[in-house]
Amino acid sequence: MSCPPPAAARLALEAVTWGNGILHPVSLDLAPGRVLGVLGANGAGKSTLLRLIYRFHKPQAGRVLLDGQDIRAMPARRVAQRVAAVLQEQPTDFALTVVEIVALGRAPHRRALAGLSAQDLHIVDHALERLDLHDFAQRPFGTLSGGERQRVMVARALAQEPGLIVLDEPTNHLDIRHQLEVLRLVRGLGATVVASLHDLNLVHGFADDLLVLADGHPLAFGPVEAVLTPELIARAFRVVATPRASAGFDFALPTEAHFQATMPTIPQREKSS
Ligand SMILES: Nc1ncnc2c1ncn2[C@@H]1O[C@H](COP(=O)(O)OP(=O)(O)OP(=O)(O)O)[C@@H](O)[C@H]1O
Repeated sequence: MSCPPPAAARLALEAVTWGNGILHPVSLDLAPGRVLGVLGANGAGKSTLLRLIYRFHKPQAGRVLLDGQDIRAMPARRVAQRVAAVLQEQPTDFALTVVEIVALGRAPHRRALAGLSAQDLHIVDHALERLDLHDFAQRPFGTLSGGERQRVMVARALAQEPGLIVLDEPTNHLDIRHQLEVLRLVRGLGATVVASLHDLNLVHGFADDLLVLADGHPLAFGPVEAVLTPELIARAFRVVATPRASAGFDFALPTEAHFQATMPTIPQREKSS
């Protein structure tokens, strides 16, 4: 039995803002199946934007549209059927086994108090297999390493069969092989993806589009090759980025003279009242 891929969702942000200047208006339209990387320095607003997309935060202004519908007007259960989130915060119920955590991904699709169907069990099993977690299935979640836990959270999102998957730093805790594997797996799901990432050299081959935030402002949105330039990296991260001969960049801190001469200023976030 193979799992049919979920219907990918269309995601649109219409001038969405949050928190009295923490996130300034962001607008974008993501076609079904596109993979968006969200970049920005610490505190730039990436997690805040992601929280708006998975309906945790209510926008101060603007709208988040899922397949053309305002997610705030959709029942929470319907959103949970369509949107999965893999977050930096992980479940604290460390006594649950890996298979029990992954099975939680089926909750939005089950009737209240109904047990897991044969189809649910198959989907959970498939998710464990794709994340190479079969050997861990009966282990309590709390006994896993950080990287193993992260793979469990991705497996839970897979079991949810979402049309949109939102990932907040999904490569956190993962060794380089698992980073590459998880990104390839997520990209291959067929779902629309929004993922915040810190490693600029991982976006090539993973993301189709990039949104770059700086101090709560959207600096750029568009295809990776068009957006990820040394100039943009300097503005967003205040580092010197030197393109490598093959692909990607080397990074260095600017000297004071270089900084004064070339580093553009970005608007400072207005303080919340
Ligand atoms: N609930 C909140 N109340 C007050 N300030 C907040 C709240 N949530 C986020 N912030 C602030 O908003 C800014 C953006 O936070 P956010 O977590 O979105 O950044 P980020 O880009 O995800 O950062 P990082 O890369 O460090 O995870 C930060 O300065 C943060 O302290």
